[in-house]
Amino acid sequence: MQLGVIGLGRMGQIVVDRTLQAGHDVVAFDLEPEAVATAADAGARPADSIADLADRLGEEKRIWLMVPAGEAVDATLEELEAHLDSDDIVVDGGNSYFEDSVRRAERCPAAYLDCGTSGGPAGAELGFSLMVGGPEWAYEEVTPVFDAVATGPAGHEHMGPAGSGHYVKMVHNGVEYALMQTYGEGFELLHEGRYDLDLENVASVWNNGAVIRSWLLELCEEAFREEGSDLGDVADRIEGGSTGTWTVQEGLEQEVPLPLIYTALSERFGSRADDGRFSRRLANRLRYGFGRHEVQRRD
Ligand SMILES: NC(=O)C1=CN([C@@H]2O[C@H](COP(=O)(O)OP(=O)(O)OC[C@H]3O[C@@H](n4cnc5c(N)ncnc54)[C@H](O)[C@@H]3O)[C@@H](O)[C@H]2O)C=CC1
Ligand SMILES: O=C(CO)[C@H](O)[C@H](O)COP(=O)(O)O
Repeated sequence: MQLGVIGLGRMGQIVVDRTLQAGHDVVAFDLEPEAVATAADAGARPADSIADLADRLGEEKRIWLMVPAGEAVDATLEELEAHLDSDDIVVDGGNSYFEDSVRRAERCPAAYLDCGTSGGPAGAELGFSLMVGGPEWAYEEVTPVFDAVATGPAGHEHMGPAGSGHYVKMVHNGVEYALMQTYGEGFELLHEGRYDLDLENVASVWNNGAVIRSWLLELCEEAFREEGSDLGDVADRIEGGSTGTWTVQEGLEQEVPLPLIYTALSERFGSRADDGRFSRRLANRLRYGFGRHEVQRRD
């Protein structure tokens, strides 16, 4: 089959490569000509605009968007709109907010699939895990591409109607935040605790048969191997946060308690204070206020 791919960054290039490797044709476009050239080197047909991509795809267009969530998706859809009809299919494989996907599905002239994509650029060798929402017929139609981009047929599933794919991916990311936080806490205790431990060894032995083995734990092992047990000069600052924020907001709306995910998200926000956490500084000063405990001052 023939697939148009728009957005050829870390994730989009993998969609291109895996689709080509499975024997399909790819037409590729990105705002960055260098990214288009890389896709062309891999065997894709380069397009120099969205209109050109649509022209090259001809009838029954199947188009995969892998651009940053938010405005870039709306801008791309706006440009695509005039070239689409109801036989066409658009897949949004990015981390879009599920309510945006519901809105886009209603407005898009083509069938619209919201596809949560997990695995990250580091998971490219195995293929991704894909959670797809939208019309069943469109999901079936794009299945050969999903087979190629995912780990195989078991690596993608149809979740339900519009929005459900990105909804499931949003929750997946909330779980990801909490798992990262809990591994972080455990390793922090081991690092600060009673024994002088090689944390790469700890992660390695846990990854071999322990209850808590996982891919994230393998990535902890890799991090300790590459940075050292004390994580070298890796900074105390965590970026990202949009998908975790949406998960927590949804928990509040549905009245489902998500204390671990909320805490993990809060830790991220807290890590970004340039001048130290105000709340910790105040607690430090209050201990003097009530207990005459020595105030810890900055150097
Ligand atoms: N990096 C990751 O671990 C994962 C990322 N995602 C999601 O996949 C999407 C893409 O992520 P990445 O590949 O990591 O980002 P990236 O920043 O590496 O690549 C985005 C690409 O889109 C292009 N682009 C931006 N606006 C465009 C437009 N209007 N038209 C055409 N091209 C445009 C950029 O030039 C860039 O090449 C995002 O929604 C992200 O949240 C999903 C799962 C994992
Ligand atoms: O979806 C992903 C992994 O599953 C992306 O890596 C995403 O960027 C992670 O979210 P955040 O940037 O908030 O950490």
